[in-house]
Amino acid sequence: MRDPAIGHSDIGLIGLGTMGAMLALNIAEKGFAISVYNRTASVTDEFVTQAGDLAARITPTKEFAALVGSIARPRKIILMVPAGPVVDQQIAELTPFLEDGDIIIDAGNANFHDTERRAAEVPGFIGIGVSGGAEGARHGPSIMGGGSLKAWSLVAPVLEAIAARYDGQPCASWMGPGGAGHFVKTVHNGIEYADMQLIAEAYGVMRDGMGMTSAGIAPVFEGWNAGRLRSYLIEISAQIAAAQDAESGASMLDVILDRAGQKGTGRWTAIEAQHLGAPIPVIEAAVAARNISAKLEERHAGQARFGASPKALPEGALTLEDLESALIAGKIICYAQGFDLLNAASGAFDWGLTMPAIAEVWRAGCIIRSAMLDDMAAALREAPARNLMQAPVFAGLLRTHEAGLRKTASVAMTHGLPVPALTAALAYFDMMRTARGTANMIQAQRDFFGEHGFERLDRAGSGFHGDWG
Ligand SMILES: NC(=O)C1=CN([C@@H]2O[C@H](COP(=O)(O)OP(=O)(O)OC[C@H]3O[C@@H](n4cnc5c(N)ncnc54)[C@H](OP(=O)(O)O)[C@@H]3O)[C@@H](O)[C@H]2O)C=CC1
Ligand SMILES: O=C(CO)[C@H](O)[C@H](O)COP(=O)(O)O
Repeated sequence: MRDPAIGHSDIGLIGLGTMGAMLALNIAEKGFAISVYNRTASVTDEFVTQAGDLAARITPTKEFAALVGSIARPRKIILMVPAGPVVDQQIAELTPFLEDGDIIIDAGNANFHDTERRAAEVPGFIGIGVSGGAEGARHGPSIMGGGSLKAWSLVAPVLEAIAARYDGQPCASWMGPGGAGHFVKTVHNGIEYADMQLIAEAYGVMRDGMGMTSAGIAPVFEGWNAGRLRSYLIEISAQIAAAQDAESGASMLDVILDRAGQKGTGRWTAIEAQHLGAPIPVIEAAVAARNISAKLEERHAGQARFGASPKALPEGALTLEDLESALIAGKIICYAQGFDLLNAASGAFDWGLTMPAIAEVWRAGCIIRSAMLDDMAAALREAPARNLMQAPVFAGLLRTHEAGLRKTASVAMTHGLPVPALTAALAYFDMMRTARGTANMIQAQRDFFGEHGFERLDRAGSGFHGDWG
């Protein structure tokens, strides 16, 4: 261990929780000297004790003065604490010890509006999104940089060294100024919510519709993971389905309460999409599904009043191939919506987001990493602003798998199996291929009750009115 009074460390880190501890070990393992600080000092001691050989590159500190003093100038200090007021509080306590040119990096899941504000208020502040959970943080996360490019380039050598790699390329890139990095991470999480909900719906169809046990479902996910759906989330779903509760011996899934938690990033994605007028119904359905899952008492009351929906599917009504197709189509549609939102935000906030770079940074390390992301990166390189459903490779896949999505959605709905994300995907797909929609009725109604005016099919211009009598 080094003398904390001498500024030798390459970087500092505040917050040795699940993510911070793993990031710190990852940084030390890549050969960087790192100073660490945690609010609860005993956690710092325990962390260093458990760091093994890596402790030689770790300087534990118990005060901000010591932390700052132990880092080489210009100091780079990562914050890995809960999003919100804690970040502001840490910045306020830290800044008196800092000098011009020092950099604070908020690596938590901040709301990008907070990041924009902090970047404007605090010199040298940047916000970055980090994904991959504890395992990713330890062995290679995906990092979505944001804020001042100059500040990013000073911390990039460390972040690129610790990031996951895809084809030798680090999954760590600067996305854009201000809150761009945190916005991209937020949309990543929105897509994560949707991916997870789609998988949960497929699980529900297998469990309640097809009467399959968790042990029977595990190899199905495993099989899907060898095909088009290859992804981290399908891979862990197979492992989850196979897992047993050590206490009861029952399937792990069968002992977990069906009430989903959330920290807010999915909700922020939906809120920003509404502000930007970007349609992301699959992600919105996933957020709503978590909210509905939280209404445990009401759901029990609903079952008591209306009776449980029938759920069991007649033999042969749906195949596992149909379900796999539904997930493939649903996933493509969901990502098309996510990138549409990113394009809308990039334009609205003048960030100049590079769509293929976002897909590339998501190819490894992050929670939504999947085989499809490389094809998405290629499609976005060809046409960054094109809806992904229009890219030849995905248009082809949608043609192949549309029938499975339609069949799954309709059979599930008929038998009372809730599949809100799958049906949202199908409705979006159908609306997005309808040249003549039904909004003429909306326009007529708006004009009828509020004289809002409409456009006509047979002539140019706007502000036409109907003779509604
Ligand atoms: N867990 C995950 O999979 C991921 C999390 N993130 C984000 O990373 C950030 C950290 O998450 P995670 O590591 O899971 O969180 P943890 O709860 O595991 O750790 C939180 C850390 O913040 C410190 N902390 C909490 N409150 C305060 C406070 N009021 N003042 C000072 N320090 C405080 C804790 O210190 P103490 O020991 O004293 O409590 C601890 O070091 C969050 O923004 C989260 O959203 C991002 C990607 C993935
Ligand atoms: O950022 C993450 C993964 O990418 C975190 O695990 C985050 O906590 C997940 O969101 P939520 O807790 O709302 O499910």
